[in-house]
Amino acid sequence: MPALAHVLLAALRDHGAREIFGIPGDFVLPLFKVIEESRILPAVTLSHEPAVGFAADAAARYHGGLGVAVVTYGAGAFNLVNSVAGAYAERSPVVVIAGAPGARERVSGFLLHHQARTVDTQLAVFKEITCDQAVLSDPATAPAQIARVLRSAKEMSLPVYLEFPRDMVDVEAEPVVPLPPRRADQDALGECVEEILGRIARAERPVIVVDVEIRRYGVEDRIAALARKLGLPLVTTFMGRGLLDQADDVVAGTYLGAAGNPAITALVEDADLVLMLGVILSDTNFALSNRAPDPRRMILAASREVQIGHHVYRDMPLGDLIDALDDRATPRAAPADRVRQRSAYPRGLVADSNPIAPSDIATAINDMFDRHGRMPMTADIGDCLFTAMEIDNTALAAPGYYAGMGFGVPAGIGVAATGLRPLILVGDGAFQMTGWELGNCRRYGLDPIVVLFNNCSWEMLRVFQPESRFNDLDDWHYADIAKSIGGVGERVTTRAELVAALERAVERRGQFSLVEVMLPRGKTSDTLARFVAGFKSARERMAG
Ligand SMILES: Cc1ncc(Cc2c([C@H](C)O)sc(CCOP(=O)(O)OP(=O)(O)O)c2C)c(N)n1
Ligand SMILES: [Mg+2]
Repeated sequence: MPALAHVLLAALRDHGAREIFGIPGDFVLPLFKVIEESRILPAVTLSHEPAVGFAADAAARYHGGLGVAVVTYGAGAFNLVNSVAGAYAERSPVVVIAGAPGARERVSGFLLHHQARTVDTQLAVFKEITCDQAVLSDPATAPAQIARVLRSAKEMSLPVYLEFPRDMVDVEAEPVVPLPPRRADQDALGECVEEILGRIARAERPVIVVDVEIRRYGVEDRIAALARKLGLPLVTTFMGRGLLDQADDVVAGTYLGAAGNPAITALVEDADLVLMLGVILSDTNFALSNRAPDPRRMILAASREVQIGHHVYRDMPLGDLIDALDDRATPRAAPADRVRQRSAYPRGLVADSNPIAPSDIATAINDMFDRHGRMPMTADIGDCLFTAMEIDNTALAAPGYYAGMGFGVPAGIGVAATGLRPLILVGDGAFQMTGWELGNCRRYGLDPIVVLFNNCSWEMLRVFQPESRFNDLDDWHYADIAKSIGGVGERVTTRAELVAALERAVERRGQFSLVEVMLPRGKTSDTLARFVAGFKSARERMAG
């Protein structure tokens, strides 16, 4: 019989993991030895556990499998909490594998190093931010526990937690037998589909709104085909930006409420039926709606449930629902007056000696994509994410709902580890948190392109509270630092320099490229300016 560590690694691979991100410690040294020597999954070690979580999260978002984060007990695992919380909020299936004391240590009578309150405090904390957990302390039950927990991660598209006591690594165990996926009840599915198609047939201005779950469950192509068949316009949410990036004929744009393209906003807010597929009903997606979500005109298929009006169908996997809708839907032409809009994205930046504004970065990137092809993107929180709304609809992983800083660069490293070459958008404040992880690129031959919005400011906070001087950050000259951590940095202050530096970055391979864009404090992207105006008027309406 194989050792439990091999059983676990093989099960992770068989359930869709493609790589492991982690930082070892004495409670997981034996496991890391097996990871490195078995080569069942490639492993990427980073410098700080928050980055491990962000990288595993983003890798899962891009390859559609499971993200895996392996950390030591206590100090390592607690460092991981925020990025796993963000993965939970944004429905990303990260498998946390945390080391733990062995059986004899637990009853040694000593307080153990890395222990917080009790030996089980770590498990208690992760119960709050994962959908399933197991402690692998018994080789007889461990394979079944692993099968159950990994199926939960895939079915719920949420993080899970496996605690691996360090005395269990070499214990023999049976291989994991994957559990069959739980499908929808066919009668319930039929009834649900008939009700949805009936609502669509009676609607005069139906619209589809999609969000991140359609990628998590791998149904983007099937939804594009359904939208074409039903002749329905389709928009993404703010968080869902970059979805259906291969279906330009289907996606009208991104719904941003009062801050968005008025024609796209009207598509959603004037609709008499809003079919929401995989949507997270969050404030960042809908806070600027001029019209609150109304159950009477809304169908919400998310989290394995379908809510129609005020009733709910449970245990309804999104993939089953989409397949059944496609099977039973009869083709209908898009009404002439609702010929699909297509958002226009700014192009043709004049490469002159003018200073750079955030929206110029979007224009320069659109031009670069036209010349060299679109790149997968990651973005951090800050004006860089709002600027990303002005970049053509390319694949994007960003904390658009959880809104935790520090995601952008480690997420880009995670995406690069899957074999893609990402474009990373990050502000100076967020870069100060996790940007240094770029120093790990050389070891793994990764060469992402990083566009750093350096306004020497926590600008997103300044737009809401301009009087506070704590928003003034110092200028760290990030481009100068790039060389010492294995990359090439260029600091640009004019639009001509920006265009040239991006060209050099695209051509440069084998090293990360950091384009540090100097921006004035107080100047934001057009999209963020509209968001702030929308939030302020919404706040005045509520106060009034
Ligand atoms: C981990 C973490 N800490 C704090 C915040 C609050 C916060 C923002 C959100 C509102 O919560 S936006 C922002 C400033 C971002 O600065 P920078 O990266 O330079 O981007 P920009 O200058 O474009 O704003 C902070 C501190 C956060 N979202 N996440
Ligand atoms: Mg900033």
